Amino acid sequence: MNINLDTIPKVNEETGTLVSDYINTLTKPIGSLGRLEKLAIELAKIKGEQFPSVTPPGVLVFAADHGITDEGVSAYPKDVTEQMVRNFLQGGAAINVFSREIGAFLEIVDIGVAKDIDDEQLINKKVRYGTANFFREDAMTREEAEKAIEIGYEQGLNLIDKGAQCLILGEMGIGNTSASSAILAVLSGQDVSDLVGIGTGLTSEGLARKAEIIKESINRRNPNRDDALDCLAKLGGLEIAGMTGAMLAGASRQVPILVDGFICTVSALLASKLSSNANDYMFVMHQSAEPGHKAAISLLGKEPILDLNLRLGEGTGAALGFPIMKAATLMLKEMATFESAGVSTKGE
Ligand SMILES: O=C(O)c1ccc[n+]([C@@H]2O[C@H](COP(=O)([O-])O)[C@@H](O)[C@H]2O)c1
Ligand SMILES: Cc1cc2nc[nH]c2cc1C
Repeated sequence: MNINLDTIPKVNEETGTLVSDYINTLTKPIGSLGRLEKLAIELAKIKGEQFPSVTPPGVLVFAADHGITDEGVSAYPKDVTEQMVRNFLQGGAAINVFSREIGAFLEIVDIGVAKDIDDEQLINKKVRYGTANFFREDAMTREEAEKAIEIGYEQGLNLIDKGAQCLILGEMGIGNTSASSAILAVLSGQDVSDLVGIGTGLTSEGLARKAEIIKESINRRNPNRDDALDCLAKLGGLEIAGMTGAMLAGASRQVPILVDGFICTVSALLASKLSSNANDYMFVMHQSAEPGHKAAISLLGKEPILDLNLRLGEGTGAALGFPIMKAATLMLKEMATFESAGVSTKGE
């Protein structure tokens, strides 16, 4: 792969200690801003700055199709991937609304949609017209998986060069909860039945069938759990790989990575497998309703920030959590200290 993973630095522990001490001088009882204080310390460690900033945020949505939809594993038809990309470009999807609200740059990347979409706002980086059906054959070649990661990396760097101070990753791909559940089952060693969920809204019969298809596919593909690229190539998908690459770009530039739901967290697991240092740059912004998300988050070693019962994707949960990250940075930058405000630190 054409990415030098050795350039991803460790986070700055010294800045963390400095900021932790500084937070205790701010005009509030020690520890009273709870998790917000921990987030501020983590952001400072990532950026190596006492007063880190996360504005403006950049949102990158990767879209791609999945051949596994031929097995009837989604409640919606495959065509919805392309139709939703058009909706993103017209500004009408949930991620458009939330991106506008938080003042984010929003970019949409076609990394493998099954149809051509001619629109100058769309970043056309199609690796192939959707993955192959991994029940019958490998989703893609190892070279294609590598290429998709490299594209994600390049798009992540581009958005950072345009000024994004944090990266919100999102995806659109009918069928991608099947690919994600399969990858997670392999990486975690857990039973597929404990991880699969309804995705876009399968019936209980549909869900049982999805679990069987995924189990059998894993047996047939037999991916190597110690080889992230092998898992990606055999099970898919292109947008999962794209998000992994963008996360590696964020970490290489000391930019915080705001992880969205189930699919995005699986990308984060793959990025962490490729670079253990990258893990420290990630925040899981919400707990998705997809049941496997809990296992994915715990394997990543994180705690989700919001729990709103979302199961949309697109980066929506991460965008909704962004104001909390911003508040953590403003707490550092704008709160008075006991000394500057003339407030007593001890009662009588
Ligand atoms: O982000 C999540 O946790 C999430 C959970 C369930 C579904 N989704 C979205 O729904 C699509 C995948 O669902 P499915 O049922 O087609 O596999 C894909 O476009 C995702 O963005 C997303
Ligand atoms: C309509 C629709 C919008 C989505 N956004 C992300 N995944 C989605 C799946 C569907 C079906």
